[in-house]
Parts: sequence; C-alpha cells; structure tokens
Amino acid sequence: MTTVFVFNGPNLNLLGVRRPDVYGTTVLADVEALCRDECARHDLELDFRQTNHEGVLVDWVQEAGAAVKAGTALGAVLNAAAYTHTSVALHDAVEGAELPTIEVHVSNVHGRETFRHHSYVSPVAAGIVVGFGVTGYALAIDGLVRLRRPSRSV
Ligand SMILES: O=C(O)[C@]1(O)C[C@H](CCCOc2ccccc2)[C@@H](O)[C@H](O)C1
Repeated sequence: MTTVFVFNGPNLNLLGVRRPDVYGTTVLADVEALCRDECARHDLELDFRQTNHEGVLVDWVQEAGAAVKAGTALGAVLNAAAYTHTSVALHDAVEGAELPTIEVHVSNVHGRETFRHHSYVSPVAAGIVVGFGVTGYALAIDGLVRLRRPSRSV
C-alpha cells in the first residue's frame, strides 16, 4: 500500500480550539479523519503528524523523501504553519529530499498580515492549496494524486 504523508507545523494542535474566526471549528483529529477518508478514496494509506518543532519537520521531510525514493510513498501534504514564513531549513529539506509536496494553508494567507504573504515552501512545492479551510487538506491529497498518478485520476 502506498502512503501519503500529511505534516502539520506549530500551533495546529490548537486548530478548532482557538481562533475559530480564522481557522474554523474543526479540530486536528477530525482533519486527520477527513484526510484518511480522502486517502481511502484513492486506495492510499495516511501518515498524519503534527509537531511544534522545526527540526522535527525537517526530519520528517527527509524521511518522506526517502520513502518516495523507495517507492512506498506518493509524497506529502505540508502545512508548515508559521515556519512557512521563516524557515529556510524547511525549504532546503523539501528541495534536498526531492519530496513531491503540496503546501496547504487553512486560511487565505494572502488576505492576512503581510508577513504571511511570503512562503519559503512555495518555491519548492509541486502545488499550493490556500484558503479553503480544512477542506484544503482533501483538495491537496487529491491534487497530489492527480500530479503523481495522472492515469488513475478520476
Ligand atoms: O492558515 C494556515 O493553515 C496557517 O498555516 C496556520 C498557521 C497557524 C497555525 C495555527 O495556529 C493557531 C494559533 C492559535 C490558535 C489556533 C491556531 C499560520 O501561522 C499560517 O500563517 C497560516
């Protein structure tokens, strides 16, 4: 069975609990459930993780890249959260791992504070889903499949 990784960055453990005005009311456990349903639609396994630590995300990106090279994974959906806007290390990790990555953000970062308008991930992402709420995770998984399995996309 082929895996899709979904990596979540800092403070996303608070999703649905704080700032529902910006991020909605769906908690991360329910985001994992909707990702699992979308993966099942494509006969894929889900590996869903969250961390508040930048270096852990770097380690996971490297791990996922190795899994893709080994043929056991399709790629990753990455919501790096605030590290999106600050982390050269994550940029370098995604680039170095050659990890097919869909960047996702729950909110429309381009309609928010200017410091959220730049992403270090976007230049090395295969695609970007922004502003669709938590539905963006399912859209990102579907997009990854369409990019990586064009003949099997419906
Ligand atoms: O919109 C997104 O998905 C973001 O990646 C969420 C990040 C924030 C993660 C959630 O942080 C929370 C903080 C307090 C309460 C609830 C969530 C934010 O820093 C990005 O600019 C956009």
